Amino acid sequence: DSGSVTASPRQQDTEYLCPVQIGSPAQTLPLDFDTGSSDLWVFSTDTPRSEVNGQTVYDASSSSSAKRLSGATWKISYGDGSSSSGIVYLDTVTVGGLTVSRQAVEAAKQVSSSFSRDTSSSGLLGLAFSSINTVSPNQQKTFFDNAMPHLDAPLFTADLKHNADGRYNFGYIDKSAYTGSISYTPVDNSQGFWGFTATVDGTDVTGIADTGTTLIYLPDSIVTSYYSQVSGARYDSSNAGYIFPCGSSMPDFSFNVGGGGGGGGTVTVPGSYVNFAPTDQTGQTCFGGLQSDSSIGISIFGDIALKAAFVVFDGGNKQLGWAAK
Ligand SMILES: CSC[C@H](NC(=O)[C@H](Cc1ccccc1)NC(=O)N1CCOCC1)C(=O)N[C@@H](CC1CCCCC1)[C@@H](O)C(=O)OC(C)C
Repeated sequence: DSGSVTASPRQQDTEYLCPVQIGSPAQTLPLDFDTGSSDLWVFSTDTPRSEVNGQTVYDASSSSSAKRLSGATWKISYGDGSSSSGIVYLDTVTVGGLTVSRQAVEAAKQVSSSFSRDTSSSGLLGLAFSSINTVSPNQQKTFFDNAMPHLDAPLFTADLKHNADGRYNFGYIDKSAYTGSISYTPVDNSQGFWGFTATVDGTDVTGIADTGTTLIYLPDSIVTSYYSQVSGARYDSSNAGYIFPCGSSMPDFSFNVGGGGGGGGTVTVPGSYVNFAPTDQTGQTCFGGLQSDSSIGISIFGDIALKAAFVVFDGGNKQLGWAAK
């Protein structure tokens, strides 16, 4: 089996949403595919009306294939402090034509304010490792883990784009989606994430590939040295990040993956991607797409990096492949 689904950017590439079919008859919800977490959760008819702000909701009672997973609950919090919790159903889930018949669909009974405010997203589809799924007392598997045994190849690929629709494919590598060769590097999933090591200016950086994180968060030394090349760039505590004049021409940002004997491959993030967005309506000052990881505790190669590459999340061989495009 295989699947292929469009990933549409929202709010200047802040997040990417994909249509997911749940239940019978199908209810289509736009979900944020997140390789930084492992719960598939949705706004639902169980979510308080006061917390629903136009989002499409999942109604288990109108799905003939939905079955309550009795006694099961979930509760998750994310790196940005947002959180949600609720109950669990098993139902049929289809992504880009790829169907999993008994997928744990986690219905929200509570969502934090940032989810209520994000009117375009109906929830998340976690694509990290199932070891960090939050369902209790019996942990549940991710959509990818459930699908993997049926896939033509035990992998999925992320092809996110800047201000344009991209794509997630499951079970195959689309050779027309990238240029040159794919450089592979081993994945450390000990924390449940797609952990890997890249080299930036000769310095090894261990981080995670996270489609659910908007920006790139790396060690201070790398970030400081990058912005030292941009006149007027400075760390601004009120914005909690590096800002610079919006007219600045930003240097490209490159990192090497799989740098073993074969020299590996280089991913180059165009400087224009590092000019993430204006900090206010005047458009004078802009916020950087590369920020320090010092307040996070983990380095994250988020969407700013991922949209500069074609990325293979290889669950069978526990490796990450990166190619230019
Ligand atoms: C430093 S980690 C921060 C990361 N969140 C983010 O990157 C959020 C994503 C978002 C998009 C749209 C609306 C609301 C939130 N964006 C964000 O904090 N931004 C502030 C800086 O400007 C860019 C936007 C995060 O928490 N990622 C989550 C998934 C994310 C999906 C969207 C809803 C909120 C949760 C997950 O990948 C995660 O926790 O990863 C861990 C491993 C850090």
